[in-house]
Amino acid sequence: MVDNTYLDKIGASVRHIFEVLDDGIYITDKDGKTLFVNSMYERLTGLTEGELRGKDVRYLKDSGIFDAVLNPEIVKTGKPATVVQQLKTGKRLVLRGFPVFDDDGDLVLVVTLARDITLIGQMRKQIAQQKEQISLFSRKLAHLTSQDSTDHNPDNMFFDSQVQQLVALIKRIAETDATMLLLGETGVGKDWFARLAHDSSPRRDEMFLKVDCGSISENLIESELFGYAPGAFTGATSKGKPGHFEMANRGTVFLDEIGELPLSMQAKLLRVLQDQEVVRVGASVAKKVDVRIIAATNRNLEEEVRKGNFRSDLFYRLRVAVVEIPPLRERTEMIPGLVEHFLSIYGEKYKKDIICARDAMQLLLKYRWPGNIRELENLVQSLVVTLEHSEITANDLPPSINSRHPMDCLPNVELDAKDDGKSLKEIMADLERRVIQQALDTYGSVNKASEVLKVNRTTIFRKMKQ
Ligand SMILES: Nc1ncnc2c1ncn2[C@@H]1O[C@H](COP(=O)(O)OP(=O)(O)OP(=O)(O)O)[C@@H](O)[C@H]1O
Repeated sequence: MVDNTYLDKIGASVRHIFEVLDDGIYITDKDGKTLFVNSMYERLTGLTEGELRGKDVRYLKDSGIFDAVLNPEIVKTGKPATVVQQLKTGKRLVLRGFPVFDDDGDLVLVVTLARDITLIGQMRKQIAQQKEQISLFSRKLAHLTSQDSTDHNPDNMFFDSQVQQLVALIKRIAETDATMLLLGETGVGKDWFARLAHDSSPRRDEMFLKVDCGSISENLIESELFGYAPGAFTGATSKGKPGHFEMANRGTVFLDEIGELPLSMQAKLLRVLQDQEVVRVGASVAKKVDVRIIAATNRNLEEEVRKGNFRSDLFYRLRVAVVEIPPLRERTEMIPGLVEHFLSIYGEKYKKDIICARDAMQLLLKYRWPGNIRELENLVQSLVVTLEHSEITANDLPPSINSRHPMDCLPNVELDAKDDGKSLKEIMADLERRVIQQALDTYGSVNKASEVLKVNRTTIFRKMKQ
């Protein structure tokens, strides 16, 4: 089978040993001439001994049959060497070559063991993909468990006719896949409405991912939203990381406080909206994503566009379906119902039966509620927890709400002074009337109001008639 004197010396029994080995064997002389390959090598490569015998490995490399050979290096160094060889068939072999010396110490043969690592490579790839999946799922799980389940339970919500109208509007928009923009002050319920929109949409079984654009630091926001490619920066994991848009693929991304998004990120977000594509930090290729975007802000975005803080093209892209949620002070009719609602929820939770007295309710109706429903809810909860008696009275309310002096409840002068065409005198007269009215409402009599405001009763009548 082999016509070489060295191999003749090896003898037939050794050649049989080569045939039972799991590795492919490839033997060349010191000049690179192929002397022998075993059957396993033939099976691994699809090349036969007949085709290879007598051929120089350098020639086989030059003619493209091999992409790497070990022989010349081993002959040069006299040391074992290893290389990965990619065959034309797509197979990958790891080659480990060893020099063989004669009794005089001269290198006479190079024996190379070949092992198929295609499968290992494929398995590694599968393991990496599965790891990625597991990490995605664990992040989804962490996200889901971090959501306060009681927060958005419809049973915890109070529905009056206005809330119901908003719910109906949100549900109508939710059925379409349109981008939604929720406008309203802090605590009016934007978060809840965003969740409702997702739960009422065809994407309801997929992920709903809330991103608070205002609370992520500027240097992290890009990689959080868009992910990063392997080795994109020092400290980046070798596998890279998907961003929120990839994680929520097929679901909804809720961008809360979108007005806080830095300008550079606004451009990338525009690409998501326009082309449904994200480019990870450090990557050159874009990835397709299928996400519905709901954005919310308590800022006046038009104003921000005018000031150059918000891209106008993004603004127009976002305002496909705009829902404005009014502040609590503009829907005071819902305050008594909300107070009852929260008294019942927290009364049950803390095993207390508490009601709200008329004087306290009057004050709650007049208060401006800068923190809106959240502020009202927190107040009721804290009263239920702390009160020793079973009725909330004016005295139980914090000074910001229960101001004893009407001047403490001055209406918002800045806002009122915008009334076009009014002189300062007229604005001041309005203000005076409102302060007096405040005193009359709070104390319930002209006598008491005149005492507190240190004016006589006739002044009060005169000012109110003006
Ligand atoms: N109709 C309602 N009935 C009962 N609770 C409500 C209602 N609307 C809102 N809330 C409650 O008010 C609180 C604030 O709501 P939410 O977080 O949705 O407001 P937000 O507008 O998103 O505020 P921010 O802008 O600060 O994020 C929550 O605890 C929510 O459950």
